[in-house]
Amino acid sequence: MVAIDVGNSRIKLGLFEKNGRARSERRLPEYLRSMAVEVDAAVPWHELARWTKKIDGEVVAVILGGVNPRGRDKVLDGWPATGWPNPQVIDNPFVLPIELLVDSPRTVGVDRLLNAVAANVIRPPESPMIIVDSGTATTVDVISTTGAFEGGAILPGFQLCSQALHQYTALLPRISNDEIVGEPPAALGKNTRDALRSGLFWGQLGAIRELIRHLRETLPAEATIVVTGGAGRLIAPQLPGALHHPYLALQGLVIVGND
Ligand SMILES: Nc1ncnc2c1ncn2[C@@H]1O[C@H](COP(=O)(O)OP(=O)(O)O)[C@@H](O)[C@H]1O
Ligand SMILES: CC(C)(COP(=O)(O)O)[C@@H](O)C(=O)NCCC(=O)O
Ligand SMILES: [K+]
Repeated sequence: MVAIDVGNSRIKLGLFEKNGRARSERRLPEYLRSMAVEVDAAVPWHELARWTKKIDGEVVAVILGGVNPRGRDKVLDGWPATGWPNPQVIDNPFVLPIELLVDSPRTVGVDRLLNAVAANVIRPPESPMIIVDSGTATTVDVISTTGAFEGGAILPGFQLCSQALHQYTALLPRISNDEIVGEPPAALGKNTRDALRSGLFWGQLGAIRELIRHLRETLPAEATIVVTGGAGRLIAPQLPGALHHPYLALQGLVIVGND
């Protein structure tokens, strides 16, 4: 089974074993292959076609979700190039195996809901969860002690902040993603680039920590934190005890596809 999640920055693709893992085992589906490509780049149809050979068999189902309709249509338009069955598009929140305790379920990003579907599989019994998804936007969402999606917070992600600072000022350079990887930057920047690195990193992390603190106050029991998204590997080490699953929404898609 192939799962595809089309975000606002990147298309994430994963190859999974169909019915690889029962949900009752409290383990997430494991991917055999995964990749992420920029949403404006060409879809790597050739590499995808090679996946079929790698598993020495047939791709039986493809499920596609996402919060970027234009990006999704680009994938659907080129679809015949895969030779795979037509994808099942997940865009209706009411088909998802999760209770939605929000004002308007149809307007919630399906990526946030798919994250929650996957997180529920590993949620300790009676424990709430907080999901941090650091993508184009960063979302910090709550799953209740009964497994319901409760909503959360949305803020700009790293790249968006960096781009906005550059675009809406005369003098600030653009800091690329590659300049924020590695060791956390010193808080005290001695030049413009280092000051931006500091503000981007500690500002993003500080916002996330503050949201977690406030959200925890609303919860009846200690929450498990799970981190996902493109910048998850930068955030997760800074949140003690947090789990890190880079492709949670893909795993959510596979859980839905296996249902
Ligand atoms: N090395 C990095 N440093 C900082 N941010 C990064 C890095 N790599 C990726 N990102 C962030 O991850 C985002 C892409 O993550 P992704 O989860 O694929 O987003 P989306 O689902 O919105 O397409 C980028 O917009 C950027 O904010
Ligand atoms: C908040 C998001 C932009 C995050 O998308 P991403 O950063 O993963 O591309 C997306 O979930 C979205 O468009 N949501 C719609 C509004 C809502 O969730 O309430
Ligand atoms: K996100």
